[in-house]
Amino acid sequence: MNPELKQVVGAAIVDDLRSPRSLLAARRSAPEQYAGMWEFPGGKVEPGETCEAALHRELAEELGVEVALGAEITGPLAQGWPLNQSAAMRVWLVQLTAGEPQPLEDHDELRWVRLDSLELAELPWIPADLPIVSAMLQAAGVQNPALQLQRPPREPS
Ligand SMILES: Nc1nc2c([nH]c(=O)n2[C@H]2C[C@H](O)[C@@H](COP(=O)(O)OP(=O)(O)OP(=O)(O)O)O2)c(=O)[nH]1
Repeated sequence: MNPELKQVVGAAIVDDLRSPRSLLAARRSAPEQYAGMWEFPGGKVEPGETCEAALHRELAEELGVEVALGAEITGPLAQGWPLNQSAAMRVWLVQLTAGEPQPLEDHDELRWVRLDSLELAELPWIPADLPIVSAMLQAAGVQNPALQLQRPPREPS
């Protein structure tokens, strides 16, 4: 684990862990750099806290919900998915167990989007989240051709 990297945790909240069809995407309201972009709800792990505990805490604070964690969507790092120079995020598939999600903190809109929809592909995601969205679809066994089209073409080898 790289102590230089801040640990962030995020939730891919789906309608049904056994057969996911929709995802709850969240639009950030701050900071300015990310405002208006869509993301996985979550946040930074606090000192002495496990990643799983941090995810439960963040979802209670930000959305007012209780959840059950499913499988982790593993990234290329022990700390999950690289976000920027100084942070990486571990992401879990998550299902709601209590509460109706509300944008209580950090977000100004929450939206259920179908995994196979053009809408999911066209949301202005935080760019670092796009590979996570792809991996989440793979984990759910869902194809979204529109999302593949959005990725930049590979350099010719
Ligand atoms: N929660 C979340 N953060 C993301 C995602 N993608 C991404 O690049 N980030 C970045 C934005 C922030 O720089 C950092 C997470 O910080 P945060 O602001 O959500 O953390 P927090 O709720 O603990 O807030 P604070 O302590 O800074 O007030 O990770 C994502 O999908 N979800």
